[in-house]
Amino acid sequence: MYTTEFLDLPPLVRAGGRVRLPGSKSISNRVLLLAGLAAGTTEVHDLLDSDDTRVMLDALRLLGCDLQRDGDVLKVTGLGGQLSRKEAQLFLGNAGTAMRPLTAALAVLAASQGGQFQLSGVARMHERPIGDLVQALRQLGCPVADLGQPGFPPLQVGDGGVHALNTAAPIRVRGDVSSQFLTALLLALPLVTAQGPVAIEVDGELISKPYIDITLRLLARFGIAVEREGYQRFVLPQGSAYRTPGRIHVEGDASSASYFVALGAIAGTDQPVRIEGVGLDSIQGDIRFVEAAQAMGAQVTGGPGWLEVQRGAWPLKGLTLDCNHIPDAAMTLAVMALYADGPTRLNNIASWRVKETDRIAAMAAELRKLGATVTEGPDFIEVQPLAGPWQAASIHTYDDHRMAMCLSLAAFNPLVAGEPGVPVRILDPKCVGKTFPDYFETLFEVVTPAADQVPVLTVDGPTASGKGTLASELARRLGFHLLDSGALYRATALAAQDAGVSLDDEAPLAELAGRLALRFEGQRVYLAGRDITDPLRLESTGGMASRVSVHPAVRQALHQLQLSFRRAPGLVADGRDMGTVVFPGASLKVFLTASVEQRAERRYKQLISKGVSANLPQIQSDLRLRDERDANRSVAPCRPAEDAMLLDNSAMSIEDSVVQCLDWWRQRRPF
Ligand SMILES: Nc1ncnc2c1ncn2[C@@H]1O[C@H](COP(=O)(O)OP(=O)(O)OP(=O)(O)O)[C@@H](O)[C@H]1O
Ligand SMILES: Nc1ccn([C@H]2C[C@H](O)[C@@H](COP(=O)(O)O)O2)c(=O)n1
Repeated sequence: MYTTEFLDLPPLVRAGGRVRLPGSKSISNRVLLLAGLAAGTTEVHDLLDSDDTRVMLDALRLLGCDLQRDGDVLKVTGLGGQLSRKEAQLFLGNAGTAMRPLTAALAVLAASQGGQFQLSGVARMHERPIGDLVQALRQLGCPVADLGQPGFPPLQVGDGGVHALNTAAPIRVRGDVSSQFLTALLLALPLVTAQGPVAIEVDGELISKPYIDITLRLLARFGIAVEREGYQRFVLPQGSAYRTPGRIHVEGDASSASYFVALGAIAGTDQPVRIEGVGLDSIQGDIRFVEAAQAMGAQVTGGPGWLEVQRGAWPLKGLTLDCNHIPDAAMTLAVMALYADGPTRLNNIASWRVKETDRIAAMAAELRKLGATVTEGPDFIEVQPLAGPWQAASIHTYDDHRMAMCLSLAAFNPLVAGEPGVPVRILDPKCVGKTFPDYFETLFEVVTPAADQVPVLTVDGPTASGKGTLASELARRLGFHLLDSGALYRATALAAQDAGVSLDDEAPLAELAGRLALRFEGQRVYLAGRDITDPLRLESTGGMASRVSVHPAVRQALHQLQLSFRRAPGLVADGRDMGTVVFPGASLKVFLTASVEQRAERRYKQLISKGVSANLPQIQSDLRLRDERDANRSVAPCRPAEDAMLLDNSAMSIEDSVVQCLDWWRQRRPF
């Protein structure tokens, strides 16, 4: 997951390949709660691992459920409907799928068995309504106290005493604000059916009905057969008891699939975008996003557990759609609308206003930043296709995973505006951790950036100036890939040593360099399967690399390999000729220097701290020799590019150098 302050997406032109989706959030949290309430052990396969499931797991653990990981399987041993702890404080982040059902289940358990629980979340959770559910629970006779603003979390359920519950009369709940209130009651009320059946009646038009279908199906898997009259009246039969199905599989998230369906529809593809984990047989309502995407022009085929998408009509076709049945996935249509031939109007989406953020307002604001004309109303949004040039925009994500994932699709703008397109900056990309922590990594695996549009930042300079330290920190903060080009010359020198090739023998050295079997795995480096991490960093290896690197044929042989490191979202490259030869078009070139005394001192300390014996005067003279050779060789000498920023860090801390370079970087970006 990218935990950077922002993530810059280069303009993208094509997509194709295979994507494996993480588990569905809605199914995961329902299954966890049901397994936690049931007796016995449930093996949960392919559970989503994300912020929202983590808070549910933490809550179940606090309540006394036993949770054991066994590879990809989670084994949940439930409470069997009996509280094992009578008091707990639960923090539920911004997970509506945890807050609402846990409120209902704990209210019912606390009232009938004596208990007291506090449920809270992040600030936004305390702005998301829960009053209709609270009212329904109070009708039943459950004590529920507002700990903040009435009608919103935080709440306290139960007061420690045992209360007789009024299960004879139907429980009335509003259905037109969030279907999660009804889901919460359906999941909780089997706990109080000992004396007779319990009925729930819905006031107003129920929204997001497909989510109720998921709830009913999962209840059935756990042995609860709900009787119902349409979506107005539901009856939990007398003596309902959760029975673990033993083993349950969580299918891929259909809402998450929408980004890749859209990707296939928008991007020109050599091969389709294949989505695995969810298919046309999905039990999730958001699978019907496929129909909306088809109506806009996508070509979609699919089967059980898979979908394949390619571009059909282009530009996409604008449409007007009632989105009540696909409230989450419908957000993706709002971004697809930018690529359409006419306006797109999404109706009946009032629930967007009470989600992770006010999604109607947020979507309108961010699409406008890209240059779109957007009209919004209490329960609709209308987006005009972009007429003028796209604007490079810094997208605010409002701590809303779907805002980040949807708006990433705006990076395909070269397809509309002609070459070369503009980048899109996603602020706080880690918000995708709510449902799809590896979303951006997955996206980068299947997209192709526009030619020469992946940004590069180069850091060149003499030995021990701190290039490697600076470059790796810059890469970390920007979420970019890192090329330590010196390591390639060092590895060539080690390969030559292994093969008994002289460091002066250009042709066989170039031959070795051209077929280096190098593998980088985190901090470790392997050459032909051998771990060379430690020998690679030896001073003697640096000296050999310096000799190897004077040969033009060796440099040529390593050129293509260095270029291959330039992958989305960007690259920080450190070496001697990154800005002058390998990436002459880099957006920012830094030439880092420090006095030879400082550099020798730093290298000395570096070696001593690693337990390697070192001699300061010797290091200084070796550095001078290396500087001399690297700066005066005939090809690609170590010199600043004409447009490089010079940074003498002799008297600067590492952090000061990083801040200075990030400042220069920001000035070069179009945001
Ligand atoms: N600005 C700085 N102030 C103090 N120490 C620094 C600074 N920058 C780097 N160092 C230290 O100097 C040592 C050498 O840095 P580093 O290995 O990054 O240099 P380099 O230029 O990549 O070297 P080489 O060319 O040999 O690969 C490290 O121990 C690092 O922590
Ligand atoms: N782009 C590069 C990178 C490195 N070299 C040579 C010259 C250096 O002395 C040697 C080792 O580099 P280091 O790991 O110390 O950065 O490799 C080069 O010529 N061009």
